[in-house]
Amino acid sequence: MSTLIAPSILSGDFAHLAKDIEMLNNSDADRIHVDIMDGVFVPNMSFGFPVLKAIKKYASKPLDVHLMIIQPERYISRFKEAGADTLIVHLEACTHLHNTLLAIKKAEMQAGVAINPHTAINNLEAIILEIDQLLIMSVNPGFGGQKLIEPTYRKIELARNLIERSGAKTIIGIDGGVDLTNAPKLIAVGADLLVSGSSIFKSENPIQTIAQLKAL
Ligand SMILES: O=C(CO)[C@H](O)[C@H](O)COP(=O)(O)O
Ligand SMILES: [Co+2]
Repeated sequence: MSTLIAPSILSGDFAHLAKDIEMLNNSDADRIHVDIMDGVFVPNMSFGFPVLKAIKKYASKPLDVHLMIIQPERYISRFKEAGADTLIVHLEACTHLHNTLLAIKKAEMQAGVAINPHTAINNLEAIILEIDQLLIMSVNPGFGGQKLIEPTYRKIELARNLIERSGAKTIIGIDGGVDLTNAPKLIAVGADLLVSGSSIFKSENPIQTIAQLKAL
């Protein structure tokens, strides 16, 4: 299977979102990654339901909604209504992660779990079979445009090993600081999906950058 590419709209032009979504619709992107921040779980805010609904209206690709919010279980049905196809919650934000993942699936979305840089892969042993997308954060969440941290590569290897041992169907996504220089190594050690914001939107030709990532 070729690597899945999920550009992060966080690095788009919020005054012209329709234009950026149209560009992604016409690109090799497989999904659109949408970052929701509450100013509590992370020291930043992005946007909420009305903007997500507007993105859904224009997007022809599935939306992976990355929730950087506390107690995400409060809003599962609202995110479904607003257009999420995959709902990604942070392990660190969920007291009852198993329940939350079952509720996401019951709401007919794919269930994703994101883990912060400090969270070890062995925390996932008991839950991996319920995870459709494991999103390994390669930066501390909250902001685009940061540098990927090196321990990420080892975590991908450990996650790949856990998935194979357990027989899970989980895909491994990497989020933060992904670009054309580090993507080959991320793929080589086991990444299935790459999220990329600034390296795509700040490039001279975003469509071409997406195509180059997809071709790796
Ligand atoms: O979740 C995120 C930030 O918390 C973003 O998805 C991520 O940072 C993507 O942006 P970039 O590729 O610029 O790092
Ligand atoms: Co994200």
